[in-house]
Amino acid sequence: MALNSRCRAFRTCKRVLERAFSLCKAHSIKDMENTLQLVRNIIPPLSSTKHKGQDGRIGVVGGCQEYTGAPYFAAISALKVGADLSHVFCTNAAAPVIKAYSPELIVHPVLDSPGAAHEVEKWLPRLHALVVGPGLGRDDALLENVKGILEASKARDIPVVIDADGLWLVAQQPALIQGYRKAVLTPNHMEFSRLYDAVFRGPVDSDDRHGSVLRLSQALGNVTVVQKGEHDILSDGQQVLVCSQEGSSRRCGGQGDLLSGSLGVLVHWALLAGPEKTNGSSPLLVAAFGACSLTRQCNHQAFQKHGRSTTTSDMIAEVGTAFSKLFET
Ligand SMILES: NC(=O)C1=CN([C@@H]2O[C@H](COP(=O)(O)OP(=O)(O)OC[C@H]3O[C@@H](n4cnc5c(N)ncnc54)[C@H](O)[C@@H]3O)[C@@H](O)[C@H]2O)[C@@H](O)CC1
Ligand SMILES: Nc1ncnc2c1ncn2[C@@H]1O[C@H](COP(=O)(O)OP(=O)(O)OP(=O)(O)O)[C@@H](O)[C@H]1O
Ligand SMILES: [Mg+2]
Repeated sequence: MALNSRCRAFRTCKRVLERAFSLCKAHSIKDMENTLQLVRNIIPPLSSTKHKGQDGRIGVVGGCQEYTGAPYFAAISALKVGADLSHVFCTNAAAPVIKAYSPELIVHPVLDSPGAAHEVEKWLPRLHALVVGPGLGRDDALLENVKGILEASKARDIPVVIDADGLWLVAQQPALIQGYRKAVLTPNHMEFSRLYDAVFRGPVDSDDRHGSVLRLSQALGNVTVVQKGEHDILSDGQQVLVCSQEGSSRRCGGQGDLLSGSLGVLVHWALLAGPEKTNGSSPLLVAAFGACSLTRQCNHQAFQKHGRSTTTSDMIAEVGTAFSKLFET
């Protein structure tokens, strides 16, 4: 082929690719906007007739000697998103530290006591959702207690968001959440690989993230799975959603805790609203999309102000404005 016609062919090919890319982008932006509208539908209106607690009483199970930041980030995020009360169930050593971070949290130093599951169970009738795992650690005795808490939550039909070391526990014993439709798993890259390997006894196909998330959700009996990453991929075993809300390149620790804490509240709101408000989509999937968009938007806004020095506390300071921008416009 002569050089000129090769250049022409190259330009044509480039135009076709660019057009395909921009169509694909336009399509995904439209999908994102449609799903954001569903999130808006599940948000309960602020009203002077409601009593304290009606907009959400959330429990976070996590916090040990090493990790006190993670449960704090999750629990304070739940409050900032709009829950009325936020509890933390943590070990004895972690409790005074978490209390000192914030007078707004209710902190129970029960997780390493012999009757831990029973102590938490007493509170379950008063909670709308649990977030299990941020800063939990991997101590066997603690994980055994958390197993009891998960069993008790399932028996009461309480929705559970499982993150961080809660996912470590689920990777050891997938039967714990198998088929529990009110569970949402929020794995990061490593946690997803671990779960996938535990369930399928083989590595993830990194070229097929959508398929991997869909298959994992199906294999676990349609629990909702949120794989966090450059794009968040979400599935309930039937639908796959992608959240590409603009964030930033800053990857400080704690962003996932903001996501799981926010999701605790959104899950409660979504289940209260029901599938008629989510246009037939799973309420939990819509809630998860809301939490992903919000976390990424907080990250974006914080990064505009703080750049490389952005930390999760800066992101939490953005929750109010990010929420308004995404869901109250
Ligand atoms: N301030 C705190 O108290 C914090 C405590 N955290 C807690 O720390 C504990 C361990 O959590 P981890 O998230 O470290 O869990 P893991 O022990 O599973 O470690 C994940 C590892 O994978 C690496 N990783 C992450 N994304 C990756 C990618 N895309 N490709 C390759 N490697 C990747 C990370 O650098 C990390 O070392 C949990 O209890 C968690 O909640 C974290 O939530 C961060 C904040
Ligand atoms: N490469 C990326 N680009 C943009 N956003 C990302 C990227 N990776 C993760 N995120 C976003 O960061 C948030 C937290 O995801 P991440 O994978 O950091 O969780 P994590 O490792 O569990 O965090 P944590 O430190 O709290 O445990 C999610 O909202 C996700 O969408
Ligand atoms: Mg995490």
